[in-house]
Amino acid sequence: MSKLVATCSRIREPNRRMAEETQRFLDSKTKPRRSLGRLEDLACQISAIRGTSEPEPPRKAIVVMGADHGVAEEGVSAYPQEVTGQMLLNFARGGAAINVLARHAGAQVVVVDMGVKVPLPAVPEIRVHRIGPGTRNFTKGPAMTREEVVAAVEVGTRIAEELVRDGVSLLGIGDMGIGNTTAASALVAVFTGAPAEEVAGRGTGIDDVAFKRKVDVIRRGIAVNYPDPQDGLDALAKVGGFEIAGLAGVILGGAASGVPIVVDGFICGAAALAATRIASLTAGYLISSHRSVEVGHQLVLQALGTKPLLDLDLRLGEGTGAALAMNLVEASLYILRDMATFTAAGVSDSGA
Ligand SMILES: O=C(O)c1ccc[n+]([C@@H]2O[C@H](COP(=O)([O-])O)[C@@H](O)[C@H]2O)c1
Ligand SMILES: Cc1cc2nc[nH]c2cc1C
Repeated sequence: MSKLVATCSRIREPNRRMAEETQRFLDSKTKPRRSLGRLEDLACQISAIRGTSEPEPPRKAIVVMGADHGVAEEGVSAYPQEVTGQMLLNFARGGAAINVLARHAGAQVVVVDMGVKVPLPAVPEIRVHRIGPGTRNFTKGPAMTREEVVAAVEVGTRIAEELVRDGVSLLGIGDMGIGNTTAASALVAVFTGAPAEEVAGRGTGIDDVAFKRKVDVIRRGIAVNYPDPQDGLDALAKVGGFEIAGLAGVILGGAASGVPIVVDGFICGAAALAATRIASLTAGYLISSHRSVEVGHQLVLQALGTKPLLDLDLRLGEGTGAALAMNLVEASLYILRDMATFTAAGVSDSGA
C-alpha cells in the first residue's frame, strides 16, 4: 500500500458524541445557553476531532509552502516570479506579515520550499522539498506528472505527521507562489464546475487586460488537460501547483493524525477542496479562517460547506488569516477549560 493510501485510510469521522458532551459542558457554564455562538461550535468541533470532551489549549504550527508556477509566463500576476523565492527568505528571517501574526498567535512557522524557480541559499529556517524548478505551464500540457503530485502531497502528509508527533495539536496552512491564484482558480473551476470568469479574481492586483488573459489561461488549461473533477490528484497534477498539492497533503496528514487544520484564503481553500476529493472525511477537520477578497473564495467556502470565522478584506495569503483565526480557536478552548459552571459560581440557571 502506498504511503498516501495508508495515510488516507487512517482518517476517521470526527466523534459526534464528544461534540455533544462538550456542548452539555458549555451549557453548564455561567452564560445564557449558546450565547458564545461560534466559539461554542469551535470547541465542539475540536472535541470531536481530538476525541475528548476536554481538549487542552493547543500547541500551534502554521505550515507555509512556496513554489513557482510555469503559468506565470503568461502574464497573469502583477508581480515578477522571483518574488516567490525572495518572500520565502523573508519568512525565514521573520520579517513577513505571517511571522508577525504567527508570533502574536504563539504559533511556530514552518517554511517549506516545494520548488521555487531558482534554488535558494541554504538556511536552517527553510525546509527544502523541491519537486522541481516550478511547475510547467499548464496551457501547454499538465503542470506536473502523477509521480510529482504524489511526491508533493506526501511531503505535506509527512510534515503534518511529524509536527503532531512532536506535540502540535492545531495546524494552520499558508501559501506563497506568484501565479498561484491562476492555478487555484483552475482547480476551483474543475471541482465546482463554475466557469473561469466567475472563479478568477485579481490576485496580487492585476488590471483589466491581465484579468482577461487570466480567464483565457484558465479556460485553456482546462481544455488542454481535461482534469477529472472526481480525482483530486489528477486535477492537482494537471492544473495545480507544488505548494497547493503539498498543502493538501498537510490537511490529509493532519486529519489522519486527529488534529484540526485552520485553512487560510483562496489558494489554501483550493488545496482543501482537493484534499476532500482525495479523502472526503477530511472535511470535518477543516476550519475556514476568513473570507478572502478573491471572488472565487466564496465558491470554495460553499463547496467545503464551511463558514469563515473572519471577514477582514484580506488577500495576502502566507497563512495570515489562519494565524488570526487561531487566536479564536484557542480562545474557545480556554472558555471550555476555565469558565465557571453555574453550580461552582453559585449563579442561578434558567432551569431549562
Ligand atoms: O490567500 C488569498 O486569498 C490570496 C488572494 C490573492 C493573492 N494571494 C497571494 O498572492 C500570490 C498570488 O497572486 P497572483 O496574482 O500572483 O496569482 C500568492 O503568493 C498568494 O499567497 C493570496
Ligand atoms: C510582496 C508579496 C508578498 C506576498 N505574500 C503572499 N503573496 C505575496 C505576493 C507579493 C507580491
